[in-house]
Amino acid sequence: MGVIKDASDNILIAKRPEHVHMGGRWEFPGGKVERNESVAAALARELHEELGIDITGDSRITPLITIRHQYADKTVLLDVRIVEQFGGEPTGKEGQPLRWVPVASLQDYTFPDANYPIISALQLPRILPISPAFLSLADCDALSEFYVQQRYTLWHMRSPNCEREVFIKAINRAVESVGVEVGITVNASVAEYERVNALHLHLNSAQLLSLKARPQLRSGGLLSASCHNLEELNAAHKLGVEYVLFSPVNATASHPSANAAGWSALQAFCAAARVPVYALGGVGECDVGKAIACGAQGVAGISAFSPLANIGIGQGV
Ligand SMILES: Nc1nc2c([nH]c(=O)n2[C@H]2C[C@H](O)[C@@H](COP(=O)(O)OP(=O)(O)OP(=O)(O)O)O2)c(=O)[nH]1
Ligand SMILES: [Mg+2]
Repeated sequence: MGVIKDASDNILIAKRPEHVHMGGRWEFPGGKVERNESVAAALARELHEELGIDITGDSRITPLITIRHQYADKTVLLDVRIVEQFGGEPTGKEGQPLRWVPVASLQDYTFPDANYPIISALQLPRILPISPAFLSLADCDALSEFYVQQRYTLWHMRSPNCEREVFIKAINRAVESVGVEVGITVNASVAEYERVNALHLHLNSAQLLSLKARPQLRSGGLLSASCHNLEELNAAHKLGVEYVLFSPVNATASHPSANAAGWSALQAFCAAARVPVYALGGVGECDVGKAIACGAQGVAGISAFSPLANIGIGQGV
């Protein structure tokens, strides 16, 4: 399937005919891969047949996510690619209604159930910074300022050793100064989440395994979790998280005792995941392409995206 983007980042959606599987719902254009056909060739053929457009430049077909989904009557494997360069003006060659929609409005349309992780993936960035452990309000302020300056759109604020009242105050100050629409995620207990203004909550693997049901988040809140193996991924699926972090891909200075899982383990983890996955542990911006090639959404990291040298904050724990 193709997520077709125009120059303003609007996305093309099409309405499926009433009589087919998932009829009447909106979809990303595409169709089945034929025998002896590559995914890229199938996508090019489907977009030509359904929309009358031709993909130009192979390098502009970027993998977004692969999802295996079980409907009551069939199982589908959706291999989603982003298409940004094409020739021709899309038209509904099969009479299907088309619409160009901004990413933020996709949630207003009804898609087949398998598509919801695709919408999460489109709304999530390729780079996800995690804060080093801060111990004071001033350090937290400096970090927020840095992330805003770098134009990150989503980041995690994590400081397990910070005095908890200071942590809560620091998060509330950060949300107030950067605005709630910028995605500050707190790595905190559910009770702490209830006392801060951040929308999003991240669970470490111990919290993930101990929670029986998805905590209630504020409207628009994303739930994420740290996973190190398939058992934790399974728990994350059950809680209905929007995305997960898989670690450690490589050895890191902040977690030297943990055994690196490696890139092939990341690939196997992504194949099993039904939500976007970030590679974490000894990875940086230069690894985004490698992570995407393994099926991940992108990379997450503490030291690779931190102003440590500038503000003298200690290494994350
Ligand atoms: N094209 C497309 N199919 C989707 C989406 N989400 C989703 O669950 N599917 C499911 C519905 C179908 O059971 C299955 C295959 O797609 P399809 O319906 O377009 O295939 P098709 O039978 O029309 O065959 P084709 O002529 O397009 O090759 O994938 C989506 O966003 N786009
Ligand atoms: Mg089709």
